[in-house]
Amino acid sequence: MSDLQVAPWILVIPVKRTAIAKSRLAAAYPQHRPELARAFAVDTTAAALASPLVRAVLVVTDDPVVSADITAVGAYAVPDLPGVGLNEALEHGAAVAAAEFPDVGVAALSADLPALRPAELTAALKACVADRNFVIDLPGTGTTLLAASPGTPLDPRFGVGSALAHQASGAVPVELTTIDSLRRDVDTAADLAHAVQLGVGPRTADVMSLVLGAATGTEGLAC
Ligand SMILES: Nc1nc2c(ncn2[C@@H]2O[C@H](COP(=O)(O)OP(=O)(O)OP(=O)(O)O)[C@@H](O)[C@H]2O)c(=O)[nH]1
Ligand SMILES: C=C(OP(=O)(O)O)C(=O)O
Repeated sequence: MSDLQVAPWILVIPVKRTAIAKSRLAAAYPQHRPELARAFAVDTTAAALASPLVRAVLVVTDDPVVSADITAVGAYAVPDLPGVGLNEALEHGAAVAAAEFPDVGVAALSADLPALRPAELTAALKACVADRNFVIDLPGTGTTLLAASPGTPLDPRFGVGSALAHQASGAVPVELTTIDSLRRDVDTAADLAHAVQLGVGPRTADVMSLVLGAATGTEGLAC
């Protein structure tokens, strides 16, 4: 394969331990919240790996079950650094990615994108032509993707109000209007309902079937 055919992006996906992740889903999904968090991460990872512009996906997580699941779909797992938070996890993943795959861009992708379509991720990555670009989430205040060209530090500023923080740091927003599946991060039950409308990946769909079964008393039955 010539260099020109090598996919130009490594994606770094951070996944919090699912025992404590997605706390804003706890009220609506008390029994299935950890499984949902895990399913979102696996569906996001699988969709990312299906983009022809993605050379590899590196998941930063301390969750052994997530590590096993994402390794099974073809991603690499890297443990979190102890005692630090999301942006430090991303810096760590970006450093591992840059050391392992020199000369490719590194992009951080949120793990809570269960409706992600590979074609929409591909379109967004194609539009990442500045040194640093980012994709604003559907609520308009957060970030779902932050991409840095080869040799440019990722400088992640995820957290509350991250869209403004990324813009203030010089990153350029991707202005495409056709990438809702990449912008639909799931924090709340209403977000999840919208993701289901868009069409979620198979792992999330399976958990949603269990949720529905539990609600109607048919969990575990064949029909
Ligand atoms: N590796 C790692 N990932 C993290 C950490 N904190 C958050 N994340 C991930 O970063 C992404 C965005 O975080 P949030 O949307 O706030 O997810 P969350 O913290 O599980 O959700 P809430 O409990 O509702 O705030 C998700 O993919 C999380 O799994 C961390 O300390 N380490
Ligand atoms: C951490 C973030 O996610 P959320 O707003 O979904 O918590 C972010 O958008 O930077």
